[in-house]
Amino acid sequence: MLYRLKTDFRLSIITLLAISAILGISPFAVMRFAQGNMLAGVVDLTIMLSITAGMVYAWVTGDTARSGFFMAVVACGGAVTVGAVVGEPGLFWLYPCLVTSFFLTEPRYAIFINLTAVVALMVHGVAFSSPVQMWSFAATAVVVSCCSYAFAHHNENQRERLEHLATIDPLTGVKNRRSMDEELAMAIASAARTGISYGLVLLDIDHFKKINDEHGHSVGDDVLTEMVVLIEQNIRKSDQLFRFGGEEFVLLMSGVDQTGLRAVMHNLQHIMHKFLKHPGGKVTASFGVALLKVGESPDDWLARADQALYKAKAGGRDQIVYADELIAPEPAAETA
Ligand SMILES: Nc1nc2c(ncn2[C@@H]2O[C@H](COP(=O)(O)OP(=O)(O)OP(=O)(O)O)[C@@H](O)[C@H]2O)c(=O)[nH]1
Repeated sequence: MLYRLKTDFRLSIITLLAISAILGISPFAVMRFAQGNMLAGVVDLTIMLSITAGMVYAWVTGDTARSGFFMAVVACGGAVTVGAVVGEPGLFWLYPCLVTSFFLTEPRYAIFINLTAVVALMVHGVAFSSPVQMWSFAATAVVVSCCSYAFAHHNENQRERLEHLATIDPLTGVKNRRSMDEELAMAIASAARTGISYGLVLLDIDHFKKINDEHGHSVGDDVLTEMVVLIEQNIRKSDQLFRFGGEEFVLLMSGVDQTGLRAVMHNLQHIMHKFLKHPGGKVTASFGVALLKVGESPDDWLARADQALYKAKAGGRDQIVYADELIAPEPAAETA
């Protein structure tokens, strides 16, 4: 639960808004029922229940886009209704709602919701004691909305930049191991749901240490980036390449069978033989290949590809080994 709050910003805002709304509105709801103002009490109760329902929906379905939009509408709509029912004190409720709209839903929706709420209150007019107060309210509501938009926009940009830094390998530009873990889990879920087959290739450059030692680290870096460009030019858009660590990469392919996988691997090896070079000569790589098995975990899948890669290295390098070929044949039945 804490992990979801930490990693999902919109879910945390939804939860914060719901808890604040319940804590902030419930004393007023009690007071209004106690004073016999049933309409205002029912409005408060409806807002609290709707916001709680929005939060529960977000937690259960993970669909924070829809519940965020719903909660922005409920919060601003609720504030307008309170303003219309109880008058001037209701105006104050709209300010926090104008701010949170930008964190709950997309900016274009938030602008529309905020503008509608402000105009609705002005048209209704009951909440204002004078035209000056009404226009002061309109001006301050616009200032608050503009500042909130700027802050939310800046915050979103920063979040996207951080997410990019956390998931991309800075040298080669491909996704890193952290992203790979998520994509493998998603591939397994998709295979179980749709029956699409997935192939995984563990690729390790041969004698890379020697390239670094003899020609320098920057030449080694160039080999890594050139290899990534070469591979990406020769795989499908739906295939994904990850840097597993050092000179080891993982290629995840969707919609491939044994025959297709062999054709792709043969082509990749051929392309690398032809085009991947360093100042001392050819650069080769070893490949361990495994098709996803039904019910397999990411770790088991990777482990099979790793065993195949180990065999490719042990067999002299510059080889492709398929995990299925590592399964020992059934011993022949003994004859009496
Ligand atoms: N230039 C460069 N070198 C790296 C990078 N990351 C890891 N390395 C180097 O990659 C080398 C990997 O060496 P080893 O694990 O011995 O593998 P190898 O020399 O390729 O040997 P085999 O895999 O057995 O063929 C190490 O020297 C690392 O320092 C990187 O980002 N850039």
